[in-house]
Amino acid sequence: MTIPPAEPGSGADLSLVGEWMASQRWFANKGARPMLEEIGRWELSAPAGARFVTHLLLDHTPGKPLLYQVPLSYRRDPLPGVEPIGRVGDDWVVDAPRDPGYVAALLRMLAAGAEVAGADTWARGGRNPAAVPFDADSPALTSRVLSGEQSNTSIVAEWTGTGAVPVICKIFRAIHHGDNPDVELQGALAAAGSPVVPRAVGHVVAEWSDRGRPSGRARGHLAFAQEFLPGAHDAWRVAIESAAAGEDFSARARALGVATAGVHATLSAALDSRPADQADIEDTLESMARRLETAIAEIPALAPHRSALEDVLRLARSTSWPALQRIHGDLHLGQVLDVPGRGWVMVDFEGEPLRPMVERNRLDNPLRDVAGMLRSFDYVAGSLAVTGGIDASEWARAARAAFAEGYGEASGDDLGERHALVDAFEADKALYEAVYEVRNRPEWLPIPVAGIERIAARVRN
Ligand SMILES: Nc1ncnc2c1ncn2[C@@H]1O[C@H](COP(=O)(O)OP(=O)(O)O)[C@@H](O)[C@H]1O
Ligand SMILES: O=P(O)(O)O[C@H]1O[C@H](CO)[C@@H](O[C@H]2O[C@H](CO)[C@@H](O)[C@H](O)[C@H]2O)[C@H](O)[C@H]1O
Repeated sequence: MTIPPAEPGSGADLSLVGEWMASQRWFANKGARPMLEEIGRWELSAPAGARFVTHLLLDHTPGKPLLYQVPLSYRRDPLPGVEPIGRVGDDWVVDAPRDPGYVAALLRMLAAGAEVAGADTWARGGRNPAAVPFDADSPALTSRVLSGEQSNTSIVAEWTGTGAVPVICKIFRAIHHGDNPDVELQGALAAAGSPVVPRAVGHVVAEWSDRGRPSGRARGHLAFAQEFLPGAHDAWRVAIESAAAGEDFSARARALGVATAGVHATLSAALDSRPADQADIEDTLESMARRLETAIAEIPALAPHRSALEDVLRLARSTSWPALQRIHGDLHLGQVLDVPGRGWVMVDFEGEPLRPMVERNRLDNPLRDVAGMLRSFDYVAGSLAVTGGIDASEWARAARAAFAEGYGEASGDDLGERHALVDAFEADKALYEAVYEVRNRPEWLPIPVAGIERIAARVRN
């Protein structure tokens, strides 16, 4: 099924959209006013009085150009209960994921594997043949956007009263050339029957013009849909409540270590894996050294730790390195769900959103994920200290030890023997977090900074 090309004259009002984008959580260049150029657009079929136009908007802010996917719904009448972005001519402009009509049109495209030709671009839906069935035309379909701090926009589609399995569709906001690891890795894990990820439903892929590429074209994923797990609790909240209540979290942390090792084993068997050679080791250490410099440039308070952190990297060089493979890439408690009757389930295999896509698609060191989760237990204690004056440091110590033990036993990889390498990945993650916090939640900056200080102090002694 092919949907006809977009009509001319459906370009975005860039000053209206720019002002709105600047206030969105997914807008990466915080504090800047976007300098937008529309480089592509297409339109999904819409009912009378509505138009659903997806704009690909390149933000030219110097030094940090980034391409965004901005689906907008243009409505002749206001949408009840939805705050509009503004008006263009006679139309109300709405963030399309909040418009149930757009959600139905998107799911229809995905289910049919339909291709939409647009201005200098095309987009195509893809459906996983083994996916849960859904009916995008059903009058029982309702949709909502998930709230919360997110790098992308996730829409939950439910078929009220029908017993149909609900679907969650993530609209990637910053888009890049190349396969999105969220689609590729969760797809591979789901296909291998892993109980640790939700079933994959489908995706949207698109091609657009890109002056920076030799072919002048780029192609990448724009959306990913999977089964929505109702009643799932965010592991971050579960851990915060446990720590605040002073409960013993060891068994749960251990199970998370076992689940992480299981994901690594499945990814290594289903996708590529190879031993790390000297060039890989030097590459990783160089990228860590670059991150150290970037973090110090943005957060000068870290400068006194430069030489200790360089020592951490030196010690990591002489440790034995595990085989490289595909990994989660940004594993923390906020990416884990506690699902009733099923246990820990992992989502968001997109890698660190601040890292270039080519790096996120490379084979990587599984200890990056281990370090991410260790940092996250530390964050639980850190956030309780920052927000509630609660000392949960002993909770974090025990959770970290139990997680490492579970991971070590299930993977057969003794983390104790690789502690210098784990330290290097933890320091690297904490530096990433420091940059992330200074840009997004400056009041939380002391949490990763304290982690960095602790690792630096360990090598000084
Ligand atoms: N399959 C799912 N079932 C239930 N909730 C989910 C599912 N996938 C994601 N979520 C919820 O949506 C949140 C955001 O999803 P995530 O993939 O982490 O998006 P982002 O890339 O924007 O951070 C998660 O923290 C989780 O609470
Ligand atoms: O939006 P994403 O889920 O892709 O991840 C980004 O945001 C996270 C914050 O929500 C950030 O994680 C940091 O804070 C968490 C608590 O909110 C903590 O559990 C993590 O350990 C800590 O790294 C993540 O780094 C960032 O990529």
